[in-house]
Amino acid sequence: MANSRRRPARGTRPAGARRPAPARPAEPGPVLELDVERIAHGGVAVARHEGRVVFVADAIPGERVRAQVTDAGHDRFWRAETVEVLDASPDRREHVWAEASVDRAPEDRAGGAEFGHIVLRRQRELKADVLRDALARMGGIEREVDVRGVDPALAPGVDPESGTGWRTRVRLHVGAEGAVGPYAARSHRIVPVASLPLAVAEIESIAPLGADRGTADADVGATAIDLVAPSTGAAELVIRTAGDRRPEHPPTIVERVGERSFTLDRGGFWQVHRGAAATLTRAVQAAVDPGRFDPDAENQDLYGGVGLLAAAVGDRFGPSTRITTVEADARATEHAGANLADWIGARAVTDRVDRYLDRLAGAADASTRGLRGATVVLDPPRAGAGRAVVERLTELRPAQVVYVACDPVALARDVATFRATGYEIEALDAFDLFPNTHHVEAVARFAAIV
Ligand SMILES: C[S@@+](CC[C@H](N)C(=O)[O-])C[C@H]1O[C@@H](n2cnc3c(N)ncnc32)[C@H](O)[C@@H]1O
Repeated sequence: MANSRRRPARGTRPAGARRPAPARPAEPGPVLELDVERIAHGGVAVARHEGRVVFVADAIPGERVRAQVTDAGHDRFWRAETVEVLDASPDRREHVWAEASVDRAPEDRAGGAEFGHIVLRRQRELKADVLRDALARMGGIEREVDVRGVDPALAPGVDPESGTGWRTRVRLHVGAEGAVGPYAARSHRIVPVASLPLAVAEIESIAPLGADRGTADADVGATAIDLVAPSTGAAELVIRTAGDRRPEHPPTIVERVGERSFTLDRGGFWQVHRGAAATLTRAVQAAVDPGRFDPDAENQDLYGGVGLLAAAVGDRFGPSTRITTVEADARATEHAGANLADWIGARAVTDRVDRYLDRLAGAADASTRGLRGATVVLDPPRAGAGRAVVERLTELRPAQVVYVACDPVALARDVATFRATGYEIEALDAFDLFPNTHHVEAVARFAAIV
C-alpha cells in the first residue's frame, strides 16, 4: 500500500527495486559530425550520415554537433546523443536543468526536459513544426498553427521566461542502493538530482533531493516517490512500493479552476501544468461553435476524468445544459458526479468510450436522437482515440467534436479518420502546457462537411 510522509531509515537495497537499464543499448556505433536538419516527433532532431537518417538528441536544427551513435542496430536509422556542439544555434541557451545538460555524459542526463537547452520561443516553433508536419503527412491537411504559452495570470509561480516552475506532479524512482531521481533521458537508469526546476516550488521543497537528504525509502521496499502539489492544500509525498494496490478509499485532493472546485483521488488524473486546467477550460469554451451548440442535445465529455471539460461546457452554456461525462475509471466518475452536481443536465457514466459508443449506436433508432445535434468533447490519453472510436463516434453524426490532444501524431492519425468519415477540422489551437519538454497540447474542432 502507498504510504505518505513516513521517512524510513537510510540503507539497503530494496527488495522490489527496479534495476537500472544498461546505460547504452547493445550496438553502439561511431562518433559522427552531423548537420542537424529538423526536429522529429519525440523531441529528437534529424540528421543524415551517408544517406542514413540519424535521430540525434539534445541538438537544434541548424547546428553542427559531434554525436555518439548509441544504437546502430537498425538498417534505416541510427540513434545518437550529442556530445559536443561544434556550431551552436543562436537559440541554444544554458539548460534550465543543469542535471539534464549536454555537458554531462548522455547516460547521466536527467530525462523529462529534452528541450531545456532551447529558448522558449524556438521550442514553441519546433512544436508547431512537428504538429504541422504530422497533420500534413498523416492527416492530409496543410495548416499553420502557433503554439501559445500559458497565460501567466492562470499560472502563478511559473516563470514565463524560462518555462520552469509548472509541474504539479512528479515521479521520482527509487533504485539500487537507495538512489532516488528521475530516469535518464532515454533509459530507466536513475539519475540522482539536486533540483527539479520544472516542478512547482512546493514540490521542490519536499522532494528528497541531494546527497544530504538522500533516501532510505529503499528500506521499505519503495520503488517510486510521487510528489503532488494540488492548487489547494499542502504538497504531498507518497511512497510507492512494488505491491501497491489502490486502497478502497484513497485520499482525495481538491483542485481549483477559477471559481470551481474539483475533488479527485490524490493519485488520480489531473492536468499537470499549474495553469493547464484553466487554459484548457478556456480553450474548449472558445472551440465550441455556439452556432452548432444545442443545450438539449446528448452532449458528451468523452474521457472525462473528474469532469473538468464538462464543467467548461456547462459554465459556458448554462446550468441546464445536458452533458454526459464518460470515463473508464470508476473513482474518477464518482468524483465527476459530485463535481458536476450543480448541473441539472449533467450525468457521469463509468464506461470505456468504445463500449459506450457501441451501446449508444445500438440504442439510436427513430425514438432517440442519439448524438445528432450534439457537441462532443474528446480528450483521450496519449495514444489518441483511435480509428474504431472515431468511426463509431462519427457514425452517430454529432454536430461538432472538440478534440483535446496531447500527442500530435495520434491527433494526426485521428484527423485522417475524421476526414474519411466526413468531418473536417474547422479550428485548431495549440498550447505549450509542457515547457522545456517536446510535448504539446492541441485543441481542434471538427464538424460534419455534409
Ligand atoms: C487525458 S485524460 C483527460 C481527463 C479530463 N478530460 C481532464 O482534462 O481532466 C484521459 C482520461 O481518459 C480515461 N480513459 C483512458 N482510457 C479510457 C477509455 N478507453 N474509456 C474511457 N476513459 C478512458 C483516463 O482514465 C483519463 O481520466
